[in-house]
Amino acid sequence: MPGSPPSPSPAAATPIGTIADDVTGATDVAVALRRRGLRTALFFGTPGPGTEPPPGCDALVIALKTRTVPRADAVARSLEALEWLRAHGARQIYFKYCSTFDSTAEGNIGPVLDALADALAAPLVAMTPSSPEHGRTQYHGYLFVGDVLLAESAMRHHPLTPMTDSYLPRVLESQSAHRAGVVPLAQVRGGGLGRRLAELAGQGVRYAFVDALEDADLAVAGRELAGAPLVAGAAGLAGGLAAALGRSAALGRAAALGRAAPDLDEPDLDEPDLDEPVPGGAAAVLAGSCSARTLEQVEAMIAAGRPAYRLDALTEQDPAVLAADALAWYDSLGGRAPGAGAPLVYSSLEPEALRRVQEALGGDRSAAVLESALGRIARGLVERGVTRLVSAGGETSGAVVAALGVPGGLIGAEAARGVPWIRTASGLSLLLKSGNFGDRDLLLTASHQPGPARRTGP
Ligand SMILES: Nc1ncnc2c1ncn2[C@@H]1O[C@H](COP(=O)(O)OP(=O)(O)OP(=O)(O)O)[C@@H](O)[C@H]1O
Ligand SMILES: O=C(O)[C@@H](O)C(=O)CO
Repeated sequence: MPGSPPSPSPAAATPIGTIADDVTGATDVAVALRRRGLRTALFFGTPGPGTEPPPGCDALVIALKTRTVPRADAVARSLEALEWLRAHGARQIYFKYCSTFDSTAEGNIGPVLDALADALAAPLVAMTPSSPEHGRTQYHGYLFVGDVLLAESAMRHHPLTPMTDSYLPRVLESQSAHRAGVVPLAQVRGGGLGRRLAELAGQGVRYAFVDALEDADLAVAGRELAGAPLVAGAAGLAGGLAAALGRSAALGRAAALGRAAPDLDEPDLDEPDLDEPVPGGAAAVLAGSCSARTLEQVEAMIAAGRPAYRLDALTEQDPAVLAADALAWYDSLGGRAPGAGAPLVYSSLEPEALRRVQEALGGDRSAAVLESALGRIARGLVERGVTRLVSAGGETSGAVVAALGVPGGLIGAEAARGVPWIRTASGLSLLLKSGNFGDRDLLLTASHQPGPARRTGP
């Protein structure tokens, strides 16, 4: 069970069970649900037998690491998560994928959706990666990142999931056994969403990409889809669904507790400490993301004079050696590095340098080496007394939480939009940052530590 349980609520069953295909995506969707007043618990991996969710949750989020694994593994792990969520009362399943539709040529969004839709006997699944708060919008089925098409954005250089087609139905059809269609914006805004979904279902289309440029469009979709067994997309549509459910869940809870109706912009989750600033303590930053925003954030750390150590997979491919060298460097800082603040260990590279590493070692191998090294480093840092860990990148963060053996946590305050602190039962504060999220200074501010780092280890 992640963290200390929230106090019981009258909601007997869990309305939304979310399966996220990576860890930072899970934190993004969890905070979108929580923001709308849903009491939300986050698990890293499907909980083992005998693990019960905290009582009174309105939403359960399972963070998987299935975005880039072989498709059969992605399907099997997603079905396992589905089974656990249904066994724990989830009435609606949300499959959270990336707002930039990150997938390899093999999938895995299509295969996982096919399996989930079959398991839930869902004839039509509505979805959208649109997440206006993160600058992602969908128009006529095309995905935009800021003001450019997906395939013209920095996503075309992604180390594991380069995105070179912006037309979502075509991308999904190339991964799925089923057809995909579009609900154009005019129908979303003109009251024709439900009609269009029925029309697509009648044509034998299984996946419907719903256009959305603003949160208001996602709210319309959320109301329409509130009863659907399976919905998919990024955090934006989850927020739309939660807005539809959140009011009744929060009002029901308040009534049962004899309280006044809550202000849903300031959800009363009976967890006041979660909104408090993150406790101090030794901090460290790990960055394995090569996304454009992370590169800027790494540069900001270095420019500010933070101690920084780069992992170089070209010179060393043994993760244990890479990690040992990085930890020896950390030890050499003596825990003080006066005025220098929390250190950074990173493997992030610009596209050209990244290409050279991938050509020399192979994309999958270099990623596996660096993820494993960063996981080991995270464990070593925690053994040395670090209690606040900032990790950039979804695959990277998946490796970090797996290495730490953290089962889950409670969603705390947001350091940036979609980037909440996670409080674990063992007293760690984790900030798992999606590659492209946060402003340029996020890694700096999140790891700010006013005094000398506390050291308890070697
Ligand atoms: N120097 C490098 N050479 C080769 N691969 C690298 C290098 N640095 C990082 N990688 C790999 O690139 C991948 C980056 O993916 P990750 O999910 O961590 O970041 P992201 O895609 O930017 O984040 P998000 O999924 O949250 O958007 C990881 O598998 C990482 O190990
Ligand atoms: O949707 C997003 O962009 C993020 O939550 C994410 O999935 C990053 O991996």
